[in-house]
Amino acid sequence: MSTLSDVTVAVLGLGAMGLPMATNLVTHGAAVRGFDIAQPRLDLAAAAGVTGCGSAREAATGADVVLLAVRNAAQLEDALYGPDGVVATLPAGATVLLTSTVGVEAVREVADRLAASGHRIVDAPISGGPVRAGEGDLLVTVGADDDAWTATQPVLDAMAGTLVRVGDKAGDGQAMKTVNQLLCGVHIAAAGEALALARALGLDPALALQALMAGAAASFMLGDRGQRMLQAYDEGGAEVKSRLDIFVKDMGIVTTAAKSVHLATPVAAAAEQLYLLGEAQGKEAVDDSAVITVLAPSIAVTGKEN
Ligand SMILES: NC(=O)c1ccc[n+]([C@@H]2O[C@H](COP(=O)([O-])OP(=O)(O)OC[C@H]3O[C@@H](n4cnc5c(N)ncnc54)[C@H](O)[C@@H]3O)[C@@H](O)[C@H]2O)c1
Repeated sequence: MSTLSDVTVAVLGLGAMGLPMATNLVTHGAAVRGFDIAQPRLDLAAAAGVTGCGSAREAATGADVVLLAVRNAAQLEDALYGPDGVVATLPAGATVLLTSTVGVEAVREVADRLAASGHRIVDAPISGGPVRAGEGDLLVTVGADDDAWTATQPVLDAMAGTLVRVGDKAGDGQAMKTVNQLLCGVHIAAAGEALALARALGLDPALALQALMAGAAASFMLGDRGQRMLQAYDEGGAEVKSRLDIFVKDMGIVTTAAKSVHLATPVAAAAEQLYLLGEAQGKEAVDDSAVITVLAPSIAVTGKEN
């Protein structure tokens, strides 16, 4: 397998990340077959040139690589081993390319089961958000043995602006992503606090954001989520680019991993509480920029679910 045009990719999960990743692979010349349990996501994928399928197993038929972009470990279990789970019909030698963030232990467990059924796995969590996913400009941190790495390299190259093989086994990519998410989760929470404070002090939040982005306080998350937090003030919420409960999941992965090695992560733990509060307020499916509304409840969020 040398070029992307030789590869058939099944994408399971056409959500905020899966859809732009699938679209980007089509643009790069891959044959892409997609499935999502939500029909509206399948319709969007078909409009983007992805061959829509009626089931996960149908999508995976004849695929060299099965790219999973489901949200969490429960969805991963369902996609691989549920009633329509693909492993039962996947030819031996096919490779599962897991882009979801599920944590080290969950991936190691799946890797053992896939090895027993004769399948390869590439642990390849992603970072960068939906826009960069559509541009093939993600950070992809990979844990994979040589065979699995080689089998998926054309796909990984098309997905990534930066591709880092951090280790040779499944779980290594998730360990790196856990560290990445500690920073992302804290940075979003800090951006929410800062912009809520700016407004409470009587500053124009848009002007404050512009000023902050020009100085030492700037971060990717302040720029990206900051704009969407302003929409919380002005428009009652932003389009969902990353559901709030994704950071409930991810900060849970971070703090659990830290506990397992007896490391205190007080800043991450504080940020985790903010996402948990948002979830408790019924904001689990709105954009994570809504954390600002947890801190400043006077801001109404109507919620725009994908
Ligand atoms: N959104 C982001 O900015 C972002 C960035 C980096 C990484 N991630 C990670 O990428 C993964 C996907 O995130 P997302 O934001 O796209 O989530 P999402 O909830 O938008 O998408 C998940 C999709 O999977 C579908 N699905 C669930 N079970 C399925 C099954 N059995 N078969 C087929 N489809 C199924 C859902 O209907 C949904 O459309 C998560 O693990 C997340 O942590 C997200």
